[in-house]
Amino acid sequence: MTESSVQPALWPAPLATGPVEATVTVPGSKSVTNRALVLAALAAEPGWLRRPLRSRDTLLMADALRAMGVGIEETVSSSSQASRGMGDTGEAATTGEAWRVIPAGLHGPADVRVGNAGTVMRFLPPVAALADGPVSFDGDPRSYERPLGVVIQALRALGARVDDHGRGSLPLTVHGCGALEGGRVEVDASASSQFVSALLLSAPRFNQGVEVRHVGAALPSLPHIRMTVDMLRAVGARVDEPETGGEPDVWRVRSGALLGRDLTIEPDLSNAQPFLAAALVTGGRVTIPDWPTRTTQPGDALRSLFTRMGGSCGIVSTAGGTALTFAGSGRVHGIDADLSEVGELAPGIAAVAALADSPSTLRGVAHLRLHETDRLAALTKEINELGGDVTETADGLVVRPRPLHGGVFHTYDDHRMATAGSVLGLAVPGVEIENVETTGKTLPDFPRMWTDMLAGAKAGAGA
Ligand SMILES: O=C(O)C1=C[C@@H](OP(=O)(O)O)[C@@H](O)[C@H](O)C1
Ligand SMILES: C=C(OP(=O)(O)O)C(=O)O
Repeated sequence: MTESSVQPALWPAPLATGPVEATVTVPGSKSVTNRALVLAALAAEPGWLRRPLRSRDTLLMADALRAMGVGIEETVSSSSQASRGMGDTGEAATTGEAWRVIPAGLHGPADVRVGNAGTVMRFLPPVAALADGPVSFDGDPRSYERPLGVVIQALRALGARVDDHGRGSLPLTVHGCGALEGGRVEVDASASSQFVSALLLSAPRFNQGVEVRHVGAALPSLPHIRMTVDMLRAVGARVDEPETGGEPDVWRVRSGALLGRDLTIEPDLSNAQPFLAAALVTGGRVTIPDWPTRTTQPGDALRSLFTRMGGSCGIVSTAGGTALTFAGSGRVHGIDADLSEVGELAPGIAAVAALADSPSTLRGVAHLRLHETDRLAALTKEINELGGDVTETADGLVVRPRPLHGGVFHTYDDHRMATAGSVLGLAVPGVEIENVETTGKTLPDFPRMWTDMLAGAKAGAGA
């Protein structure tokens, strides 16, 4: 958590002038898009991703796979089949957008840029081990600090040669030799569920598949491991796992060919969070189209978490499918919650908690110290600098609401800090978000979506 020495532009977070009433179409899930890209790249036949998320993290994933020889064609609509280069940035996914993925032999030498994307830095080294030459990985300064040693050690145990200059982190080179033996491996994935997901996703292409045994403290973000298992099964992989009768903390993936799929990516439910929070803190009503009725995304837990904090919601049928409508009551309550399964929701919950009528205790999220920034330290510092009273605990935060005042909300290159600060800005005059563009990691269009949502706010009533 370091403040930038260069002073990026400040974005005046808009104040809500009344209860927000809006329908917000949220782009595709980062976690689903990046898993779908990896699985499509490893498949035995071409596949389609429809409505993929087009953001920094997913473009980095696509560019990395292309660097290793995978064909990824971006089409504006499936009927026109017009192709665009993957290097374009700054545009949100449109409903007609689709990516065609054409698997090929994976090649090195190749250079992979991971940015600060956990999914890219963890999911791709096992893919690179299948390439026929060296694949070098580098990224943002923060990526050097994010834990990766467990994946490196596991790959070595499974037969790969990885040169990490003895650091156990980025930058590194995976010396692919066209195949990986695979087999049994023990990992301590208490710092990130992505270690387990990374080893499972490529495992159908390992000669012996994989058996991953987690040893260590509790695993965070279990829904993301379920997502990995679900998506592997959907492309034909055979997976044994704890939740369907397997041994606790053990996952087995057999070796075998993967199918190419035509997959429509669900909206990113974690990115729906600030918009739902807007309904909660302004006593308004927000509808998110295409909310899935069955999903492994952790963001689905917002329905119960934000209901406990004072709102109410329902999934409704619409002409186009299903939608979630979430309504605030005009009151926001504190919450005592174990967020270990849904850590990526913690910044947004902390922001709402700072505006509540009673204290909150957020637990089970010590691993957030190793995310895009040290999120526990960053939230504490930034909310307190606006007059709040947040303290860090060993595994989370205690938030005691106090009247807040305006000021600069620093984001530390963390998209979820920027959206959390924007939620505070709805109710607190004069909040300025430093580097709101950092939302481009997973939600490039956030400032426009936010102002459009507020344009529908009913003027008059107090926020
Ligand atoms: O696999 C994934 O797509 C993710 C897993 C989680 O990581 P951690 O287990 O490191 O929290 C989550 O926080 C991250 O945003 C996305
Ligand atoms: C932790 C996150 O991302 P990453 O995939 O980089 O770990 C996040 O999006 O909240």
